[in-house]
Amino acid sequence: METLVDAPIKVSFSPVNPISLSLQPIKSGFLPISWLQDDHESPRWQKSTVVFVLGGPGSGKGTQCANVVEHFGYTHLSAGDLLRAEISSGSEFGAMIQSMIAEGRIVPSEITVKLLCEAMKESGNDKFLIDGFPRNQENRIVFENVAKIEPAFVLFFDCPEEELERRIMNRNQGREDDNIETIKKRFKVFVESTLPIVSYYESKGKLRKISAAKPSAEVFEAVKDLFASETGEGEARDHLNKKISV
Ligand SMILES: Nc1ncnc2c1ncn2[C@@H]1O[C@H](COP(=O)(O)OP(=O)(O)OP(=O)(O)O)[C@@H](O)[C@H]1O
Ligand SMILES: Nc1ccn([C@@H]2O[C@H](COP(=O)(O)O)[C@@H](O)[C@H]2O)c(=O)n1
Repeated sequence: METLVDAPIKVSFSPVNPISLSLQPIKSGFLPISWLQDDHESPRWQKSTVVFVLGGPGSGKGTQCANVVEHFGYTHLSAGDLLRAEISSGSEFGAMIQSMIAEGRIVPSEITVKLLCEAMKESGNDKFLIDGFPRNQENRIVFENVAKIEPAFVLFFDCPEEELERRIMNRNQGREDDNIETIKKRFKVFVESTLPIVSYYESKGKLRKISAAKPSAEVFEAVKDLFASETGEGEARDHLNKKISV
């Protein structure tokens, strides 16, 4: 069976009730690559520009992505939001995703990558901010193998843990994982699984680090300068052109 990664990476998780959730195929190994891939050769969405947006929980990824969407016309895809929407949709994977998010654990990559690729395909845009992804090496490898897209660059919001904790505890959006116990677990996963990804992209010369321990407007000044220099465009030019042509 053709699988998602060249070198096997064990997908390990313990669903609450694997039988009723029909999760045996994932538990025992990998889903077949055909579960994720299109029949078509390199469709339009696979020629898109992708920027991965990483940072600790509460570092302001979602806040800054919203600013970039407004000023530069990207489509913002939050992996966490897509997973939460999957729970709400009543999907067969919903209960398993919910229990993993409540524990601050990383959902099997096949699920997250499928949600991301579907959202890219449906959006009609050709430039994406992918927020909170890749969270670990498995996320990265499965995305590379399925989407066959390398990020243009990786934006990393750097912020001390005490500030992250303060922001999350004040967020008040009713998220089940915004409690001190789960926050500690999310920090651990971030250090153990996501920081190695940050180092990986740094070694490839793709990392763009921005200090996020400043007021939001100041952080966006740095983000805006970065996007202007990376894309070679002035603020909003591309976005405005798109609006005019509609
Ligand atoms: N620069 C900032 N200074 C102070 N508060 C901020 C700043 N940026 C964002 N916030 C606030 O911190 C909280 C977390 O921000 P946000 O949701 O954007 O972070 P995130 O990185 O997307 O979080 P998560 O990874 O948990 O989804 C929000 O309440 C937001 O309003
Ligand atoms: N690539 C990802 C992204 C997120 N998750 C799970 O969702 C939780 C919330 O993510 P946010 O980015 O919205 O903070 C996260 O703690 C993970 O449980 C994931 O599994 N894979």
